Amino acid sequence: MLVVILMGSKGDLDHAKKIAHTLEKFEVPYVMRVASAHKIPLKVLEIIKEYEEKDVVYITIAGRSNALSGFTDANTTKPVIACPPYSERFGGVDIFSTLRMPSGVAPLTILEPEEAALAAVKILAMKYENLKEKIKKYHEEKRKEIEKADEEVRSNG
Ligand SMILES: Nc1cncn1[C@@H]1O[C@H](COP(=O)(O)O)[C@@H](O)[C@H]1O
Repeated sequence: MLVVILMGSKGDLDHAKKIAHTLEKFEVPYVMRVASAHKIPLKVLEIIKEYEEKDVVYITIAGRSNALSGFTDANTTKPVIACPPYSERFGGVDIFSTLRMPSGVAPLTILEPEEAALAAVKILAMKYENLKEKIKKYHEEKRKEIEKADEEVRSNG
């Protein structure tokens, strides 16, 4: 199994690292790659070919005009999760290039890096049973965080 974190520019690396951090918590192997669908599309195709025989989930990161997620999805049988970097410029309109896709093109969109990684782990857990226990543990930790917050807020009230 492998998660391919594919980013459009090295400038997306900080966002990619947040995804990688969560994958590390689940001990899911990942690789980070850079290729722009606008500027070097043949390289994107080469990268896809490299992983086609593996159990791969792609997480694509492209800012501004996101062609990468749709382009990747249209050229692989593997699931693609689009996780574009945050941008408030121009009223946040960049996001629409991730949300609107042509017919027959279906990358999923998850905006937060931690949750994009979690979704990839869940997809892989369909085949890799050991990940199920890790997901349950993760959920339990989240519940405990809320219980702790409730205790703290209540005692301070
Ligand atoms: N959409 C796109 C196509 N090629 C690069 N990008 C994205 O545009 C932003 C700026 O890229 P660059 O560093 O190449 O100017 C980055 O978020 C990158 O993913």
